[in-house]
Amino acid sequence: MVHIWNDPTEVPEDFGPSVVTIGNFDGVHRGHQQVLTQLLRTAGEHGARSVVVTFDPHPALVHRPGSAPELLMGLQDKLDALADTGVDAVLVMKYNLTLAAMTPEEFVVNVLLDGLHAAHVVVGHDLRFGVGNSGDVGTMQELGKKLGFGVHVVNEFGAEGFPVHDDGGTDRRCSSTWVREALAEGDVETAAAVLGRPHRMRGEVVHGAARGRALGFPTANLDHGATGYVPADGIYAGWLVDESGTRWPAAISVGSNPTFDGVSRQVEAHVIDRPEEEVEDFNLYGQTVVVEFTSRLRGMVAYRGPEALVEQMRLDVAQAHDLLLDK
Ligand SMILES: Cc1cc2nc3c(=O)[nH]c(=O)nc-3n(C[C@H](O)[C@H](O)[C@H](O)COP(=O)(O)O)c2cc1C
Ligand SMILES: Nc1ncnc2c1ncn2[C@@H]1O[C@H](COP(=O)(O)OP(=O)(O)O)[C@@H](O)[C@H]1O
Repeated sequence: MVHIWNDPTEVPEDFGPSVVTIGNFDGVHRGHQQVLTQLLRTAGEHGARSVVVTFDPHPALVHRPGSAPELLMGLQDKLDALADTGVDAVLVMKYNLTLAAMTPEEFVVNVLLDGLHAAHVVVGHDLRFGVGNSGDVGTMQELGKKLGFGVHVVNEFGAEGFPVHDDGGTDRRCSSTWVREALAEGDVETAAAVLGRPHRMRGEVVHGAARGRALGFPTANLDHGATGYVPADGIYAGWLVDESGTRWPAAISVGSNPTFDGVSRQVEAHVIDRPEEEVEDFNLYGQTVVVEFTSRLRGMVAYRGPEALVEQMRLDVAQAHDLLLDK
């Protein structure tokens, strides 16, 4: 089991020696995964423990609250994705102006050495850390020499062989920005290729306009505090994972439901292939669920009325079924 700490004081005295990496890891995409693989390799070579130091909230939200990018994932999904890589521990540092004011050396001494007993540090080539982002890979290497720890730098990870953008480029480096751009276009397939897994949102199932059942397509609506980047408006095939961990195939709708003059943007998932007579027994309200986006089906359309919408929804569900279940 992975250890999750929220402060260096929670790290047991006898923990270590460790190999540590630092970063925001928004998305835990394939580039991040390269760094994490190296972290585990270095830890294995030295019989040391592997630790990820990450920050919450995301530094951009503290420094540029008005213009920070929408995050790809909430903290829970980040911790899950980090745990999936097999690291021994994650230290989630509370990010605030006090932490931001630490010099690179203070950060290394207080957090990595005194807190985590780091013997090695594994970092991406574009590392920036310490007050005003003043530290980089060179700074880390100098501190390593001075204070006696090893530094391993991981190079860019491209996406050769991946299905990518229509500009034909196949060598774009994996990045959170790329995933955001793909999702903003509804291209959840490219997002999944860069992430190494489907994009997901997580939220509580709340009451919607109570129209779904009447239409014959009840939907679990995510609350407005749901985490995870909201992909472009449209209809998707994917999965709903309930609180018990059961994965249900789903047709997912993102948008303001213009057929009904809706105004607020909803993310809602209709679990497909459920027997109609069991609708009353299938209750997701109040549960915190995950919605995974695997394929885009079409854009959001303002239909003239519910009949035309229902006709299209039947086709969407059949298409989702074929994509998700007919292998
Ligand atoms: C597969 C699927 C496709 C949908 N497509 C559209 C659409 O094209 N246009 C639209 O206005 N609403 C669309 N919706 C959203 C419905 O309008 C919405 O689910 C319905 O009004 C029920 O809303 P409620 O959950 O708030 O009761 C779609 C929903 C699903 C599940
Ligand atoms: N196949 C299904 N997919 C999604 N939710 C379902 C399904 N069957 C029953 N439900 C339940 O019905 C609720 C949705 O009913 P609906 O009439 O769409 O109301 P609301 O407007 O509150 O979304 C869901 O939150 C869930 O508890």
